[in-house]
Amino acid sequence: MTSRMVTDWQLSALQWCSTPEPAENLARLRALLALLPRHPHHLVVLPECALIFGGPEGWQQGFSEPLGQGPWQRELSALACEFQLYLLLGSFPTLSTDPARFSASSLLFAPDGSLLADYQKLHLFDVEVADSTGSYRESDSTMAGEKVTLADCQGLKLGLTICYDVRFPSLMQQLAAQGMQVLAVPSAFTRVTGAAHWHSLLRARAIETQCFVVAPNQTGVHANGRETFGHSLIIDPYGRVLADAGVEPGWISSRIDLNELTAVRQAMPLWQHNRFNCELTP
Ligand SMILES: O=C(O)CNC(=O)[C@H](CS)NC(=O)CCC(=O)C(=O)O
Repeated sequence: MTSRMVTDWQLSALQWCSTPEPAENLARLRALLALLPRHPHHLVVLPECALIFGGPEGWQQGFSEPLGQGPWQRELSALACEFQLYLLLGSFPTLSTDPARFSASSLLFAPDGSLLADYQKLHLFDVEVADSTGSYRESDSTMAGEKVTLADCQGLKLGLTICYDVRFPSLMQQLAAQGMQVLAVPSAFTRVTGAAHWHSLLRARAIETQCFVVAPNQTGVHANGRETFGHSLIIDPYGRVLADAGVEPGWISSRIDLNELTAVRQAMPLWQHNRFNCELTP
């Protein structure tokens, strides 16, 4: 029912340089949450691998939990309750059907602490980059997901993707076809590819789908020498950058009005004009 839909939301993205030790990252997370503006309808998004990043090869595997169970997921659920917000844990290793590899799961906790949605990263970063790491082979440790996932936070339709997924616009087009309003892209984008592509990719996805985009990124030099780009972003459905976190650890936050989606889409009805749609939004 349109009249009862919540349209006034606060969107936040947190950014820091995650370490291989979950307890350290949890402490940082708690400290940042305490600084955020308060809002009754607040969605907070954390970077990819926010709780465990930059360990030796295979480090994350040892922390894998069954989906919806385990001590680290309980900690996140408790924080969502304590701060009364929707908390999207960019990604966390969960058990997969392959005992040697985990799923990179994005986990959405509701203010009542329940696990509202989960998404397993579809596109894995097996890529050569001209940086000190050089060769990234995510599929050695991670099993790719199979499902496109749109979550519902009290009527706000949230598209779940992770990092490298941002390079595959067909995924966002599918999410848009399902009614997406806000696209989440929790990331650990490298410094080199970030400098070349990060802002352009995210603004393009916002402009094409006419959605808000919230994209928290890791920042700095991590324990294993990996360098990430920072510049967490919040973007509006016309492609304007509402907030850019720069490279320091911290947070960005924007109050958004979902009615803006209607205005942008009415003025420029891309969905109706598109000659390549296979299905129409209900
Ligand atoms: O492996 C881990 O520990 C956590 N996962 C990541 O850091 C992932 C896979 S290596 N990073 C990316 O997808 C970066 C994508 C990117 O930088 C680009 O698309 O340019």
